[in-house]
Amino acid sequence: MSGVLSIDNLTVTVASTPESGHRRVLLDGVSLRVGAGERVGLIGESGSGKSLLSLASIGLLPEPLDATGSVSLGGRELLGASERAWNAVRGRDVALVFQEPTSALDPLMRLGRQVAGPLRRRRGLRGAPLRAEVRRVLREVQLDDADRIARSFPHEVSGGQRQRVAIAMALACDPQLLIADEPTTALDVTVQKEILRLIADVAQQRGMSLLFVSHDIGAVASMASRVVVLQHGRVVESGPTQQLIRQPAHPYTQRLVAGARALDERLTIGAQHD
Ligand SMILES: Nc1ncnc2c1ncn2[C@@H]1O[C@H](COP(=O)(O)OP(=O)(O)OP(=O)(O)O)[C@@H](O)[C@H]1O
Repeated sequence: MSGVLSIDNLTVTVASTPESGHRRVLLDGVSLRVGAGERVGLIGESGSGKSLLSLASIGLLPEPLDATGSVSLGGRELLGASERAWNAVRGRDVALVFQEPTSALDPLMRLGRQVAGPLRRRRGLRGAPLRAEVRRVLREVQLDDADRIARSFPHEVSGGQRQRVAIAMALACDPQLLIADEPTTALDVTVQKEILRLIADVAQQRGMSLLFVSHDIGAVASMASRVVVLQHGRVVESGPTQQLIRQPAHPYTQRLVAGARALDERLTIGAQHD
């Protein structure tokens, strides 16, 4: 089965220095599959290569990096494909939500126009049907005050509302797969929970596949039915979420789980003393 996203033996390297000829390995033979409607979590500490894997999955690896192996979406091989080939699949086969919503938004453009952009370009909507669809996608991400949000500039709404708009833009062309790369790191804890809930609900309602990328094993456990663990650019373990949390096999996963349990215990004890 090829899956919605199939990554096989992906290796990404970068020249250590222009003169030496030596190359640093950033991703080392990584394989990962996301099936139709499946929710997969990708976990690893900072620098383990999570963002590179997200970027490779949407054709946005920066220039100086060299990639070998295979990245295929809906059965089409895309590693090393032209910008034109990637443009044909971005938004529809795969869409990405980043950590920092401001990076996805133009600070000088009203939010409604930004959401309208992909709907106009990709779905050819114009006039009243376009405006109605902008309102519908803003409501789908639970922005009830859709008309006010559409008229606002990014700095006129809250961080959580900005991330909801970025999610609305990612959803606008009805992607098969949403990659959410640390989508809540920049937000307050209560808003984080709401955004996670929103992403999970939307994925469920649409039957959309999800690759949820995080350094937080608790967040991954709440979002994904299967988890892939990355360390130093390598997959060290993968399996069903519950099994991986109950019986982590690799020492790195054991440390992650033990760390999350210790934190949970401290919080529980803290709460008892309140
Ligand atoms: N353009 C680049 N040129 C050289 N090295 C890079 C480049 N982008 C990333 N790296 C290196 O690749 C490794 C993996 O980076 P990546 O951003 O994927 O990690 P990450 O797991 O997403 O970390 P974080 O959670 O902090 O975002 C790091 O050592 C990083 O320094």
